[in-house]
Amino acid sequence: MRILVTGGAGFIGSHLVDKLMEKEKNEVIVADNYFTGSKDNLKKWIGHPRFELIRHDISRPLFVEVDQIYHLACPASPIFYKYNSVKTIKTNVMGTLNMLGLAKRLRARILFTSTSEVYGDPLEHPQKETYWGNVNPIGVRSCYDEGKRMAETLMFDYYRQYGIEIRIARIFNTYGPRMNIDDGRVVSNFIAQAIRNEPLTVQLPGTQTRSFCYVSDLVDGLTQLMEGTDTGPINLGNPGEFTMNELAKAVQELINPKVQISEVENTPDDPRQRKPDITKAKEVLGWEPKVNLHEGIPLMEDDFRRRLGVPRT
Ligand SMILES: NC(=O)c1ccc[n+]([C@@H]2O[C@H](COP(=O)([O-])OP(=O)(O)OC[C@H]3O[C@@H](n4cnc5c(N)ncnc54)[C@H](O)[C@@H]3O)[C@@H](O)[C@H]2O)c1
Ligand SMILES: O=C(O)[C@H]1O[C@H](OP(=O)(O)OP(=O)(O)OC[C@H]2O[C@@H](n3ccc(=O)[nH]c3=O)[C@H](O)[C@@H]2O)[C@H](O)[C@@H](O)[C@@H]1O
Repeated sequence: MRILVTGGAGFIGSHLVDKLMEKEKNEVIVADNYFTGSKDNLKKWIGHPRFELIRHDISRPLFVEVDQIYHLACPASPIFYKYNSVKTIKTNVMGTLNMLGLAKRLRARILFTSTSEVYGDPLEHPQKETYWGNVNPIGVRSCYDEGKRMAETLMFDYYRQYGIEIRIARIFNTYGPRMNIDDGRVVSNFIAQAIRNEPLTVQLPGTQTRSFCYVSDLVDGLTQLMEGTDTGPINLGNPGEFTMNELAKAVQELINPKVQISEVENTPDDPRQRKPDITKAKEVLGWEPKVNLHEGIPLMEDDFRRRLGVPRT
């Protein structure tokens, strides 16, 4: 089985590559432009006979011969996806068109990593896959959430029109080792701040909620979805729901009881609550997360301490 992973040098992509490479029968090709990813995340595979790494921007066509495509390429942190919003749209729309064109030529199965952001600022709670969402089409987050919605549309049109085998995962906030230290997402921010003894920046009001999934659970869900028979969309996330105030307190308690918590301004259109309904993932894939937040934070802390050069005292 030859497998293409777009965005494989990123956080989730590199963990997925680790899992795919465990199988002797798999050959893995990664295509990445290194915007938010890094070769360092894949260093243990570089030079391996079953592994190839290509510097490539997926908003341009790619010609390779593969059996399966995991299509992850897209900046995921709000800071990075807003930085060049037009590029984010090109990556989601033209990039997904290119990958679907590739899947069509090869008759390859393609899995797309969509997001809980397709639900926008949800008016239904928790969110089921049947909910159509509450999304601002002209806001600063639209390049990402509307981009992902358009990519889902493209996936389903290629499925209906050309019979392409598609899989769509709607991923909810995932965290773990190898996140960029200055990625800007909340778990990586709080852990880096706690280790550096800088105040944890809770964006107001602090009562907004998220549900955090540990990366090994998520990667299991992605491979099970790819190998299963359901097109999706399927929510993949951990239903444990926390306010940002609660997350800050958990990080304080687990990593640095002396660190301060400060309140800072938020950014526009920040969803007020988010929690996946994972009934479908349980029924269709037999999947549910195993690692809870209090177990996952210390695992991520070890990796951040090593990279920041600050050992536990
Ligand atoms: N981490 C999460 O909580 C989360 C939640 C929902 C959805 N997702 C989705 O999962 C995927 C991976 O997210 P992540 O957290 O690993 O993010 P990440 O930023 O660490 O990884 C994204 C990777 O895509 C690459 N990339 C970006 N634009 C590209 C382009 N035009 N061409 C080629 N490569 C490109 C980046 O260099 C990086 O290696 C993304 O599609 C993201 O939208 C992630
Ligand atoms: O999981 C998802 O579906 C999507 O969610 C995230 O977007 P978001 O939830 O906004 O992620 P964060 O930037 O980590 O923010 C989460 C919450 O933490 C808050 N926050 C963020 C950073 C910080 O320092 N402090 C803080 O309180 C934000 O205001 C927000 O309410 C990811 O960034 C997207 O890649 C992903 O697609």
